Amino acid sequence: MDVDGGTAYSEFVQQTETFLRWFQALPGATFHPDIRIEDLGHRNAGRGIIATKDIAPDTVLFTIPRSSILCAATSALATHLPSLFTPTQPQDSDSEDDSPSPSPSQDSWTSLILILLHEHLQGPSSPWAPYLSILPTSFSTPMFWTPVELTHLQASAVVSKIGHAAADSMLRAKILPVIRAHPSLFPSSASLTDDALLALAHRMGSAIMSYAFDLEPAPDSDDEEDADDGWVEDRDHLTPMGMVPMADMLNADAVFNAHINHAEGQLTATALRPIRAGEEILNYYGPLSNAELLRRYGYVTPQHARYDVVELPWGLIERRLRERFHVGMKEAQWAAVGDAMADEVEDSFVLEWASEEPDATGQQPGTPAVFGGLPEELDEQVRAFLKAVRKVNALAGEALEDKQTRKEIYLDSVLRALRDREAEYATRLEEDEQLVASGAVEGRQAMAVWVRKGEKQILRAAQRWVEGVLDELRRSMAAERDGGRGGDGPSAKRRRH
Ligand SMILES: C[S@@+](CC[C@H](N)C(=O)[O-])C[C@H]1O[C@@H](n2cnc3c(N)ncnc32)[C@H](O)[C@@H]1O
Repeated sequence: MDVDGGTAYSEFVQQTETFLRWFQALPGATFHPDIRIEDLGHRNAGRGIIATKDIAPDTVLFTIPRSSILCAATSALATHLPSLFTPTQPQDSDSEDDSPSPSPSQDSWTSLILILLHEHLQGPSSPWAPYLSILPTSFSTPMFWTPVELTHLQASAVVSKIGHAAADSMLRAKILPVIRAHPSLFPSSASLTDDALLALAHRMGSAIMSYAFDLEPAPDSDDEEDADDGWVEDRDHLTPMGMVPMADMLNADAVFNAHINHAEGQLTATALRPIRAGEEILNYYGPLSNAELLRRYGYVTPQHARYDVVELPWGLIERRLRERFHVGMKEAQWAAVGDAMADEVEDSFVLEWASEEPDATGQQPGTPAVFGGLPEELDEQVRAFLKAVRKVNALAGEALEDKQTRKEIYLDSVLRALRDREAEYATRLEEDEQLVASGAVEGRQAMAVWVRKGEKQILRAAQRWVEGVLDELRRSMAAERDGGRGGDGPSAKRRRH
């Protein structure tokens, strides 16, 4: 996030002070005297909260009364337009392209965008004005990157998940018609063009993406069992969301020292372990890959690399599998294989490190993340593919009767697909590692290098893993063949000893 790129430092400090005074004046709010909001712009981290003295575990760092959370339950917009805030079922994504109606139904996501727009356009008369003034006006999420900046992400699947066009059409369909139909609730909106309003709605949407919380029900509510933790995670658009002043001043990492607890009348931030003077107070956004952290929040950290993932498309594997049967398989038979599998095909498979979650004090296990194996679903899909091949082609089927042969074909094809996938990236892993180590890149390019480096590291580890299993398998197949020859020379097994 670029915190107010053009705002003078003194204005930045003044906004922080005004916000803190506003927060401390809220009935029921507390802010521990041994913490401070600080400008962390020097390391592109915006504002953050720092301990000014040593802090003991379980210390309450600050308390946010639920009445100060900006959400459908507190904003005046919901009383002006109650019909828009009646919970609706989520709509499938296709319906977002429907032509706009003057009163489109809202979900928790779009209703919070409308609430933020309503409050933002009230200017100083919004009860949340001092809080809104410290929200960012620009973001580092890839949604706002230039085409050249996006090329640095190379073959990362995150590029296809940015969704600018889908967000555009959703905002045009659900947000603009409401504003145009109720200009008095969105002061000065009448003087804004559709494009200007759209840009503002994007800004609010991005603020929600990186600042809003899923609001857990109060502990005594019936829904308590379903309560999820903290930050916006799922996007089913049913869980109520809200902007939680001060809780969202905390930066986050996969090694962290604070937690937000959702109690009945208030939310509290508490220390999970001793925090030393000068240390930053950090929250946790969950076991997110750096690609996902970048997509939602616009930053990456080395600690999140253990949660990196890479997608291996089925198309690459299938192509390599087909090569193993080029003799005797006609196009029509491949089509029959495709038909036989039609209902069960996954488009891609996620490869990840076998990595534990942080412990209850926010620390990572000492063990390094290792590659634990291929996903079971991939194994099943290849099995279904080979079964279909056996069904449509008797000749190929004969070769597939042997279980070890089937496994060899599976592993060999996956290995080649992994190499193909790695080759889709424009630079080699070693170059990226060198770029990171040398510090030769910065800003968005550096974040992109972290993302693609992490993905390639999994691809490499997966290749090493498959090579190991494949070597062992081939040795055992050779030993069996040699053994089967009835003792002409030493068996492969014996040769190894
Ligand atoms: C909830 S806000 C945290 C407060 C924010 N730094 C601010 O100035 O308002 C989340 C945003 O803070 C930034 N952020 C959070 N954790 C970070 C970290 N560990 N390193 C860099 N930036 C971080 C990202 O821009 C993210 O989108």
